Amino acid sequence: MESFGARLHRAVAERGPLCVGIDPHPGLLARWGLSDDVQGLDSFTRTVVDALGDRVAVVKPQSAFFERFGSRGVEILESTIRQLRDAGSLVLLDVKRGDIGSTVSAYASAYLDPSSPLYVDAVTASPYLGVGSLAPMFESAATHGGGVFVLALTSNPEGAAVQRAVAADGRTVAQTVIDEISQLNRGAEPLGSFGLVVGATIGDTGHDLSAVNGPLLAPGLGAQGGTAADLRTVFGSSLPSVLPSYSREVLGAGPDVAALRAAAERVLADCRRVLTSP
Ligand SMILES: O=c1ccn([C@@H]2O[C@H](COP(=O)(O)O)[C@@H](O)[C@H]2O)c(=O)[nH]1
Repeated sequence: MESFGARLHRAVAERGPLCVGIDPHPGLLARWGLSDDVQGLDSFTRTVVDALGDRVAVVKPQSAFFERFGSRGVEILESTIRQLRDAGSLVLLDVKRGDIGSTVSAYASAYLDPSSPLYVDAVTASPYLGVGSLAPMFESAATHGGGVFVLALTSNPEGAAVQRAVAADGRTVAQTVIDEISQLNRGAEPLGSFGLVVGATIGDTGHDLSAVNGPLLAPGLGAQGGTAADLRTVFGSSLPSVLPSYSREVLGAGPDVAALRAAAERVLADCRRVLTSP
């Protein structure tokens, strides 16, 4: 089984370093002329898949916007995952799960076991019950070629009070998360399967990402105010591992398929300029 890190490395080489989120906000549905119900959700997601599924390396459905419609929304999420996979993009489900280990096992079955209807290439996870509690997800990902992106330094301003608190050994909480994920990726080639989420909005925080050897998902670009130029400040010498992530900035160009593609191409070009220049 090829690892997620290897699959992501290839997808980025072929399609470029970009993740586009599917976040069907009620306001976006309205701007696209769609109803705020499951029909509107279905039409929105089909258009995004049609526009971007065959050209963007990673697509990141935001589970909350599907769950808010209950079981019929989750059904559309399942179908969206299948459509994205058929179109050839990697699917990262932004679901930010975390719990005690025995419950994390069930989340691992739900998202990282190929027999599940919600099986995806990778998920986001919250480490705030302890990174070790996520072990069942890490094990399942390793077994089935999946990936896990663990929250480290999130893009929202409220995150800093928790994530930058200093632990007993003098490291910040975020640095302990970064260090534990780095251990999981040691020796992996061409790239580890365990990623971190580090917001593009956080500035230079002095955290050491140099040993991560895994993907660094960077949300917060566009609608939250982060710019491609900010990536240099936040990531420094770790820029080659960054996977920039945009949702509303790209989705706002819809529903026209050509306009969605043009928006994705524009942000990819912006990011490439920063990620590839010395
Ligand atoms: O630190 C984080 C972690 C996750 N997110 C998620 O990314 C998208 C951002 O959407 P935009 O429209 O590009 O602002 C959204 O799904 C968040 O839940 C994040 O923003 N920051």
